[in-house]
Amino acid sequence: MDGRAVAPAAGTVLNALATGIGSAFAIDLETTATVELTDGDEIIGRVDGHPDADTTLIERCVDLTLAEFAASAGLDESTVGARVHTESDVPMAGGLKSSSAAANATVLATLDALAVSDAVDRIDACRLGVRAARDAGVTATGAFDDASASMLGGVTITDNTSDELLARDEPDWHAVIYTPPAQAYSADADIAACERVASMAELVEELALDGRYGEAMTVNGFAFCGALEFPTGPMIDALPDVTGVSLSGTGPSYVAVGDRDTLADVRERWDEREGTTRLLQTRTDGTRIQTP
Ligand SMILES: Nc1ncnc2c1ncn2[C@@H]1O[C@H](COP(=O)(O)OP(=O)(O)OP(=O)(O)O)[C@@H](O)[C@H]1O
Ligand SMILES: O=C(O)C1=C[C@@H](O)[C@@H](O)[C@H](O)C1
Repeated sequence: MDGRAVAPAAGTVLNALATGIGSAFAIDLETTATVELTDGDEIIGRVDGHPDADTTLIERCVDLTLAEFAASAGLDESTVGARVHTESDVPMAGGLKSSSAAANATVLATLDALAVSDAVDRIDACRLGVRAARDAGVTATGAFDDASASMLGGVTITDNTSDELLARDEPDWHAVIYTPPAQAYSADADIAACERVASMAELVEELALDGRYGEAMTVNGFAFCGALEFPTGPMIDALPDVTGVSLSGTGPSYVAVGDRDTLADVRERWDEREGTTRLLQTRTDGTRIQTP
């Protein structure tokens, strides 16, 4: 039995590392996970194109999903193993929530392989991926903000201390992304420095809950560039034309939102910097099963 699912990446409105409250929105860059159930109890992961990548996260996602749902599929969990692999357009540790997309796609692909995906709420599937991310040590808060945006689409605002969804919305935006040639693993982020900008994060939370996502993002960007010691130059390149611009996640990528023509101009400015730029649609749908 095989299962396959596709999950979008996400950009940041509010980084949760300061207060535990976070907000993110889905973007049109995808990770696909394929899960093949096998006899025996071994779970073996592979990341296409990255033979040395850490596969703990996706293996743990399969493991937790089998533990929770194998019985309802009429299987004995102790005799089911799996091969899982991901293919992704999302740069790893780039600030674009590669880990959340990989976790969501893997949990849903496993549910698909078990033929029980219709019986499981998407938000509960998302919480399973967040548990796996905590177990795998790839996140500081669990990153339910990023994971819920990727699972449900649109913008989500969450409390990552209780994995509670506070709000969800579907603003009409495009996004432009700038990814410098570097990686920044969330697990290595300076949490103490982020906690020092908590009063700014509280302001960002208020703006976001008021639907003022663009201003929220921009305040977030200045606060977390400061805390995590990323340059603000890419934000200045985008202001004042865009609706909002921020460092995404724990960096190194930056994301700006607004109308497509304005973002195309910002992309030209960002193209002068070293790294990769992408002009993308935002996504109001989230993670989905991919039927062959
Ligand atoms: N395509 C993938 N397949 C399997 N595992 C992945 C994949 N992408 C990311 N991961 C896992 O997630 C880890 C990177 O997580 P990290 O949170 O640092 O990056 P990110 O999610 O891109 O960053 P941010 O949270 O700042 O957006 C990798 O070490 C790997 O374990
Ligand atoms: O590891 C984490 O808990 C997080 C990492 C970043 O993506 C943040 O943007 C997110 O809010 C939380």
